[in-house]
Amino acid sequence: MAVVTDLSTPDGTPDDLDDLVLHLAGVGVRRGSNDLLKGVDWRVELDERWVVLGGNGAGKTTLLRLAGAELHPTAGTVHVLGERMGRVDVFELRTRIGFATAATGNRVPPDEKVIDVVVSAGYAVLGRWREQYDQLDTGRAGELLKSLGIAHLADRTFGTLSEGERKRTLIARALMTDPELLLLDEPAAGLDLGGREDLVGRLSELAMDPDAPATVLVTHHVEEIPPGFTHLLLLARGEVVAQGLIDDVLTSENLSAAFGQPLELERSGERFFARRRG
Ligand SMILES: Nc1ncnc2c1ncn2[C@@H]1O[C@H](COP(=O)(O)OP(=O)(O)OP(=O)(O)O)[C@@H](O)[C@H]1O
Repeated sequence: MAVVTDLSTPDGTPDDLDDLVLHLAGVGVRRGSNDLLKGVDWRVELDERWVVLGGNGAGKTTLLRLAGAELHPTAGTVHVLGERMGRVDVFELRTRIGFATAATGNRVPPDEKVIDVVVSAGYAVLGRWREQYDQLDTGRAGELLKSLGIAHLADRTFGTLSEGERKRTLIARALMTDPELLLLDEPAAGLDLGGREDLVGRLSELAMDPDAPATVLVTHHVEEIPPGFTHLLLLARGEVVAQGLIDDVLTSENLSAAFGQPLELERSGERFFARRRG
């Protein structure tokens, strides 16, 4: 018989929140008559690297925005880094989260230098303003650019970068503040095959680094799952289709259920590929 551990105290607060980076219980997000998310239960622990996979409109970005303390649920409870949404200063909380999205990229002035896009993350979130950045900060930003393979672009302006170079700059920026939680929204979208493979490799290195933060990566494609990621949450129409260890959850059946068509999943080493059956 399965043993079910109830982690909730009588007021509904999980008592082991210290070990949890994210805890969602019965979460829904409703806009008008649309359920963007419904009945989502999800726990992310410190050393876990999660992939959130689903088709267009499945609710992935909505889920990521909850995790990033950018959105409040309309039902259920969300704890981020041990803090309950609705009872915490979200501006303070967001300083502990690295969030790389296309939306962040759209807010970067095109004439800003790449190194400054990365360095300024620390100042933006801390609310400090200085004309000269510390050499220490510039050094760290340079190291991050190097680890993402774009050190040579440090002095270029953001507006002159290719899509892939922008994505990497934004990941470096998200890591600049040494976050406790890293959120990546479709980091490989818009990249060519070489760019995708290179990014998957770099995200894989990050995932395998024991000092890297807990990470949640949103994607549409199993091909973009970097080796080293441990868990998978499959979403369809705002509901969780399956979640757990990638090895258990990523199956042809679950994938077919999530995308609403018969799909065949193949595994080659640590990578995955999918195509329509028949
Ligand atoms: N403010 C809103 N009002 C009504 N519907 C909304 C609102 N915001 C988002 N939606 C809808 O909620 C659904 C989930 O959106 P979300 O952006 O989370 O999906 P997604 O899985 O990230 O999709 P994609 O992969 O296409 O980016 C979509 O159908 C979207 O049209």
